[in-house]
Amino acid sequence: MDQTVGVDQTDPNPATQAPEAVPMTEQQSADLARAQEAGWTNQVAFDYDAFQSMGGNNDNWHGAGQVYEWRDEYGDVAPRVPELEAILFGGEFQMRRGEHLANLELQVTIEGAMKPKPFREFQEAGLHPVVMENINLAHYARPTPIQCYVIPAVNMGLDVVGVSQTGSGKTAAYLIPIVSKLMGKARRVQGPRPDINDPGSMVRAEPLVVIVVPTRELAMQIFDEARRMCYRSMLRPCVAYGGLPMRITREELGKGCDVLIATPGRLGDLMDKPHILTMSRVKYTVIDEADEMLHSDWEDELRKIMSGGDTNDDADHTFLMFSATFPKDLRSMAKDYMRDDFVRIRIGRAGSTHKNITQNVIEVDRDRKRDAIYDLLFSMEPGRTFIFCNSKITVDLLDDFLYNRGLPTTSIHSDRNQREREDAMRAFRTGKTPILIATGVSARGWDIMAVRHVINYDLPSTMYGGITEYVHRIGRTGRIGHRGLATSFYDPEKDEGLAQDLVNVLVECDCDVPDFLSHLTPEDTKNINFDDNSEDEGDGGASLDDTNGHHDAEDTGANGFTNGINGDHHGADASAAPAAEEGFTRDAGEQGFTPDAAGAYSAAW
Ligand SMILES: Nc1ncnc2c1ncn2[C@@H]1O[C@H](COP(=O)(O)OP(=O)(O)OP(=O)(O)O)[C@@H](O)[C@H]1O
Repeated sequence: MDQTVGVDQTDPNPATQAPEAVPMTEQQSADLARAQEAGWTNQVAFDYDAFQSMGGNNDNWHGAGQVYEWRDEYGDVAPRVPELEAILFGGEFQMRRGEHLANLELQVTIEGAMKPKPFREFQEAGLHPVVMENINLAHYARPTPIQCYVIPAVNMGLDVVGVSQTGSGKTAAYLIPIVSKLMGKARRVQGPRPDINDPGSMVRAEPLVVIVVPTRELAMQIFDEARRMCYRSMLRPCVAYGGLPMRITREELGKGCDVLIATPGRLGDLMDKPHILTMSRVKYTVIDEADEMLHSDWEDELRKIMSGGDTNDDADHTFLMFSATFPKDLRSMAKDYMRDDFVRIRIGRAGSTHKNITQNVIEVDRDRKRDAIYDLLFSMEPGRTFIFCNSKITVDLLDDFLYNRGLPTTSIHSDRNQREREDAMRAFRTGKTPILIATGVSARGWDIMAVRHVINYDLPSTMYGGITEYVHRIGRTGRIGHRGLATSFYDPEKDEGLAQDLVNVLVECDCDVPDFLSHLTPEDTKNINFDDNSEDEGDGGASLDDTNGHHDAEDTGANGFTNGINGDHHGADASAAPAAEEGFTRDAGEQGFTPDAAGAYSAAW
């Protein structure tokens, strides 16, 4: 790829300094001038040869990121480390909540024999004081709705399936209570550490928590949240993902590991090396972006992680699964692995998005897309922009095209080596290259501050995940109370299959339906029939997903969790319902969670 235009000479990274600048054509100079006049930043040139040849320098690998290192002489209160604090809680890493939290969907559906008692403030949750301090450092003033329910559920020792919209704080929902519970007994349960008198010594990793995620970038991001929540504690987080040199993984694990975040492939490899890792002491297994894990040919690895190898099979092993969507396969996996009394917590309709994202759909023929996106990027104020394509080749071609027209782009997909992926992510996160072009899967779950605009250059057809994928993609903007914009190019020749689902989501979020799709607007816009892949739940699990959109009150509100639980050998039995419902209603009222007219529950921030 020719990316030598506009080299940023101040960049210290050898891989992002072009070898030799090729003279620009007149057209290129004019394009570059236009982009800069419009306010786009300087371009950063990526020299992929340099990327290929660079070895592993520990400082540059995200997986070797600094964590708080506990020392035995600390006693009960560990000192603060201002430099590390600045890295973990300041600047580029830390998103702050936005002004528009009230627009997030807050209807809550809880199912299970035992209902967690929700709380409204972190102070009420009985958290370890060090975790409370870390929450304050992270500026989490109040828990998000999913956190209000998941934290008490974990405190009760329940297995949990948590479904809530993109950018609603699911990661902290499980990390906070797990870390807090373990901190109380860290001195007793902490894994082995190297001998400080023998500088080269390494230990076998014996994690207490394993968090499995589908992509490398997501693993790094969750590692960052774990570094924050484990700050000033005895618990040492580590991350292991494909592409990170095994030497570095080995070194980091060898320093001791209590919380391990991993992609399934790398975790499977490590499980085959019992001198490096044992899963025999794991107390919490978390599967994040669980629906994507099921789609992605990882079934064997997942089964091995859940109950294979030397995985701790004891009853004290808690399983948690999270996603913004909750398809049928995932439900059956939950039933296979979770305890009978697992609790299902859903905020809003599974697979829904929210009103903080303005969604536009524009009809664009395939051969006009490149010009259309170029014009679109100039039609608004420059800002961090995520562009999604369906194939790697389209990502490469579009990156090339926009870069050569003077725009500060970078790109990511699964054929890039890890060095390239980490650098692209860092460049986008820091705003150095504010336009990132990606395939959908590679950007799953990314949480990046101030993403103003998501563009679906290609809409995800059914082959590429359909409406579920669409919801995940646009969820890269409008996170945690911020507003965002999503623009999708609709190709009339290819996207017809998605049209009805797309219109339903637009209507649900009060977004404009374009004229060319208006004939698909449902007659009863308050009662849209979402196809949520739930029809085969013969044993009644269908109540996990409402088939009536917002009107899940009819399914779940009247008695809390009606059809679906009876006779389900893993779920609560019918007799558990009244008691649980009663408790939940009372608790909910006490805590300020009030049933609406139909009996479903709403949580206010
Ligand atoms: N209580 C809180 N108050 C303010 N910000 C929070 C709170 N909890 C989490 N956050 C921030 O919200 C952002 C989104 O959180 P997170 O990535 O966990 O969302 P998510 O629900 O997992 O999204 P997705 O489904 O897209 O992966 C993060 O930047 C996180 O630091």
